[in-house]
Amino acid sequence: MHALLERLPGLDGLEVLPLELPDGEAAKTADVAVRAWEALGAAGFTRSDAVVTLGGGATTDMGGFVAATWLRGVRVVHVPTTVLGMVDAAVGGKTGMNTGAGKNLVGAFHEPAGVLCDLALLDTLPRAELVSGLAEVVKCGFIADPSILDLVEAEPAAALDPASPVLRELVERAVRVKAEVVSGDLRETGGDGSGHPGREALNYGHTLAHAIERSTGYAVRHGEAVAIGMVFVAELARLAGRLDDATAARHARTLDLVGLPTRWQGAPFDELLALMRVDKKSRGSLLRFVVLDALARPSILAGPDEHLLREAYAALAP
Ligand SMILES: NC(=O)c1ccc[n+]([C@@H]2O[C@H](COP(=O)([O-])OP(=O)(O)OC[C@H]3O[C@@H](n4cnc5c(N)ncnc54)[C@H](O)[C@@H]3O)[C@@H](O)[C@H]2O)c1
Ligand SMILES: O=C(O)C(=O)C[C@@H](O)[C@H](O)[C@H](O)COP(=O)(O)O
Ligand SMILES: [Zn+2]
Repeated sequence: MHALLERLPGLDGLEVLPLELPDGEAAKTADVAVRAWEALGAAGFTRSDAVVTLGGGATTDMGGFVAATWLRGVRVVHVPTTVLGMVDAAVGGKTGMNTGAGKNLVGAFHEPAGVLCDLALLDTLPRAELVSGLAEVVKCGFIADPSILDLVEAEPAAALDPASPVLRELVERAVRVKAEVVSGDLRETGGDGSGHPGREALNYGHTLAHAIERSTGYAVRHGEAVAIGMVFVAELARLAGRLDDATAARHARTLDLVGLPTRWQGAPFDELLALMRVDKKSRGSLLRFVVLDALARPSILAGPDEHLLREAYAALAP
């Protein structure tokens, strides 16, 4: 990775301070943030310097958080090396880390000065990580751009091939969805009164997903958990009379095509319910879910009956 960092355009003649983070979610802890701050302090890192992150979403989240907090904010440029990082984590300025209570509970909004997306970096990415990243792409299809779903359904193998124009188009379309949603509601303060939930729409499937990740000690990849979470919330919306049967069923069908998990019964529902209560969309004891009223029409379902939640969870059984 160091060699790659030194080859980045524009770094010639600049002093580079390499800082390695632990792999995956292990990067997103308070201890790692402290270590990074101490390293910046020792190197005399000032406001004319910039953080460059090089890695997947865990790296861009933590690197972005360190940049957001060091000297109350220095510039950050993200160079994502996973599909998930390219289409989601590096874009839009959410940064953060986990605590004992749950996923991403500490963080800051800190827009990157730039994002450099080079699909050639995906050549070494393990297939399971490519698959995981596609969950956020499919999410963008359901909440905003259904042509993403058509593309994935027509050519699922090409959707997983970094050399294919299909994956390139999917990445471009997903980034466009994210950038458009974020530019309307950078700090997730809410929709524009039209019923669209604003930035919260990007959290589609994430309420259960984050609970699953936490309950397994992050053994389930983020994208895998989001896939399960989307199937759950589609069924919840169907049971609540908000979403038609065909669109609800399309979730598992499309996600299955690219090898994402759509079934789950890994933890008792009561444990997941407790974990879902710390979700950032909650207001007091009121649980709030992003649901679809129709394809590409996201909205909020607040305080659904617990029996609906249990029924939707039971429907995930293998
Ligand atoms: N800030 C946001 O808006 C946002 C959005 C979505 C997800 N996220 C966060 O992103 C994280 C998930 O990101 P991820 O899926 O990229 O996981 P990750 O960062 O854990 O990377 C997955 C694995 O791929 C390896 N890897 C990365 N690039 C590689 C490459 N080019 N070749 C070979 N191996 C490579 C990593 O070392 C790691 O083992 C989660 O913590 C999630 O919460 C944040
Ligand atoms: O950018 C957003 O907003 C998102 O919700 C994108 C999600 O895919 C991403 O996983 C995000 O980190 C989740 O945010 P959180 O606020 O629920 O921690
Ligand atoms: Zn996500």
